[in-house]
Amino acid sequence: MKERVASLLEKVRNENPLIHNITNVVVTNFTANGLLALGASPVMAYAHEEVADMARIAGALVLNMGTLNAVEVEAMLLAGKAANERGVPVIFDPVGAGATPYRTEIARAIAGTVKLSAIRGNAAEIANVIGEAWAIKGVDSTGEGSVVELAQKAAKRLQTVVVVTGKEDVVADEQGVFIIANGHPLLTKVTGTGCLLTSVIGAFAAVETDVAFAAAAALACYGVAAELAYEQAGDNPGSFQIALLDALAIVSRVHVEERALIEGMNSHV
Ligand SMILES: Nc1ncnc2c1ncn2[C@@H]1O[C@H](COP(=O)(O)OP(=O)(O)O)[C@@H](O)[C@H]1O
Ligand SMILES: Cc1ncsc1CCOP(=O)(O)O
Ligand SMILES: [Mg+2]
Repeated sequence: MKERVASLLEKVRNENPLIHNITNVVVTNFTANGLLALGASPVMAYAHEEVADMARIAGALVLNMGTLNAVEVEAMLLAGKAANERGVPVIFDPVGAGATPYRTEIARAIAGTVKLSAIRGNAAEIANVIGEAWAIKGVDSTGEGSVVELAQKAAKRLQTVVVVTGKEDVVADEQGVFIIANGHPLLTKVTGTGCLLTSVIGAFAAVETDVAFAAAAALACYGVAAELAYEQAGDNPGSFQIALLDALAIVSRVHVEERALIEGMNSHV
């Protein structure tokens, strides 16, 4: 499994997929730099006049509702429709779903309208999209519960690959589950690390049709990069943010094969 993960990382770098992001104002620059460091090609495009054209030529479309407004939501729906028509994978990050009724309503509307290849959020966001109670404070998950059960339930309900992140990350679809235990707690002290991760999943999904495996591989590579970044930066959030970009550029087959903590269950063995 680790060899397959490492090969997919190399495939991302070799193919340099174009990733169309409609994302939030907090993380835009960090997301573009993270994708570039990894070896993908980011573009941010929001105008209603061009989003469909951009989505059609992308390797993946990433929809992130972190600082949503009505104009941007319409852009996401237009881009999502075009991506669906062309078979371009769409990855959705329902940032802050559950924090306000508007966010919850829009997250459910996007998940119900656009055919998603995957949805990625923290436990509270995913729970709130499917109408389960789970505490959220702004964009951060504060509740507790079984993340594997939540991911499986959401995969069934939403009929897509579900990625729930936290201390351990879970990927679920109707075929089974992956659990990935890489990463570092400092990721929670830098804003945008979840959003960048969603775009990194987009980069992996652009070059691999098995979206559950693509997501699991992205999580493992990202988590290993975070571990390398911590070794470089120590407990300094500012330095860690920069070190994470550097680590995304250098994380290699050898790092992945030595460090990836990825486990597959059911048919994902
Ligand atoms: N306690 C933790 N220990 C290690 N890694 C973590 C921890 N919490 C979150 N992460 C990692 O941080 C990244 C962002 O996840 P998360 O914080 O759940 O998303 P978001 O920022 O959208 O709330 C993921 O790579 C996840 O694995
Ligand atoms: C702080 C904040 N507020 C709206 S979007 C955003 C960024 C959230 O980023 P992440 O979910 O990756 O922590
Ligand atoms: Mg988030």
